[in-house]
Amino acid sequence: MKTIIQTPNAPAPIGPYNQAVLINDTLYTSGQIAIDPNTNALVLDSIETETKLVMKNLEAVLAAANMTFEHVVKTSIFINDMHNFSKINSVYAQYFDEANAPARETVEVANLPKFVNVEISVVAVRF
Ligand SMILES: C=C(N)C(=O)O
Repeated sequence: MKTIIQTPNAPAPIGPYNQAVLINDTLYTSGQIAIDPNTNALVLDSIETETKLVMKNLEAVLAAANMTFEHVVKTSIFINDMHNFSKINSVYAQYFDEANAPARETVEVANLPKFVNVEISVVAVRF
């Protein structure tokens, strides 16, 4: 069964996609960027603040599918500057138990939507 996940607690899509798609017990989220869902404003104060808001937005999308970070099995991180890698890792690590951390890739890209510095998507499985 396919369910489109939508929540006002995460930013509305800024293009032709949904916040997440649930196929049976597997959730595929779109990449989240640091848009505050309450104001629709970008929050790019520091890479740490930006990453926290991205994770908060992902948490809201997961919650809309009755999931938490414990259900996440894979993440994809896109960043525009690999020099931010350790700062992003420090924030990211707060959301996962290290022994059970999801699989992941981190890729430096030339640019990201709205010229943000980090975008993260996840795959989560209900088990
Ligand atoms: C922000 C996005 N996920 C996008 O533009 O695809």
